[in-house]
Amino acid sequence: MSVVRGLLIVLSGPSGVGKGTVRAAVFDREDHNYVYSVSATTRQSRPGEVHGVDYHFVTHDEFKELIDQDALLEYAEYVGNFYGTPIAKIEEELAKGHDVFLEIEVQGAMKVRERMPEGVFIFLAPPNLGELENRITNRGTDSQEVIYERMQKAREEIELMKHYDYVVINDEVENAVDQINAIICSEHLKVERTIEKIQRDIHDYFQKGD
Ligand SMILES: Nc1nc2c(ncn2[C@@H]2O[C@H](COP(=O)(O)OP(=O)(O)O)[C@@H](O)[C@H]2O)c(=O)[nH]1
Ligand SMILES: Nc1ncnc2c1ncn2[C@@H]1O[C@H](COP(=O)(O)OP(=O)(O)O)[C@@H](O)[C@H]1O
Repeated sequence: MSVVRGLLIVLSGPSGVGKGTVRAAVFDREDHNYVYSVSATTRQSRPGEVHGVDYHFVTHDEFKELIDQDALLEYAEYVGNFYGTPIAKIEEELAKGHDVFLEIEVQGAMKVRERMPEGVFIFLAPPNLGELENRITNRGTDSQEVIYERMQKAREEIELMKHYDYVVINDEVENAVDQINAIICSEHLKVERTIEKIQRDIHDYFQKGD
């Protein structure tokens, strides 16, 4: 029997809302077949980040080469750095039946929607903007100037959340994880029901002809 293609799951949300934290908790749960799409970026690595695991940290020239080779599904500039999604691994993993998680900002997500509208687009929102600022500040990875820029960006991003299929509020990590798992489960059911319906239709059609 052929393998049912995996789901493309796109998770976006403002910097500091908790995308990385929630995604790690989603991946921590047992019995999943999720694969994380590691992006390429020109941003400097933060302490603790691992090349090839968190990001492929590349130079501007290397990033340009990826664009020229058409190796990116999408890319965007975000607060002075480039970020892009390598396409090859995504196709390979979806074909194996694995669900592929993209954690990308909104401009990139909208480009993915144009190219792969079958994706499941989830926006992770903060309970409020004051809490968002606290989270970025407490994470301790960004200067005051970068925090200011990221908060300005958050305003634009939240405006675009209406273009997503689902909005999940990250009040408590466990709640957000439960909601994301429920969304994925229901999207899988939708695909299975569609396949069953087509199979029934084929069956009925040929029975009639007998
Ligand atoms: N368009 C696009 N955005 C990405 C990609 N990888 C990461 N991002 C987004 O770029 C933004 C900045 O990422 P980062 O510097 O790691 O900051 P953080 O999200 O605050 O940890 C976040 O919204 C990421 O989700 C990518 O491949 N494409
Ligand atoms: N639900 C939550 N409640 C409180 N703090 C959170 C929650 N989710 C994430 N955080 C904290 O907020 C900060 C930013 O989270 P992170 O996962 O790095 O965000 P993002 O990947 O969206 O930039 C981290 O210090 C993280 O521990």
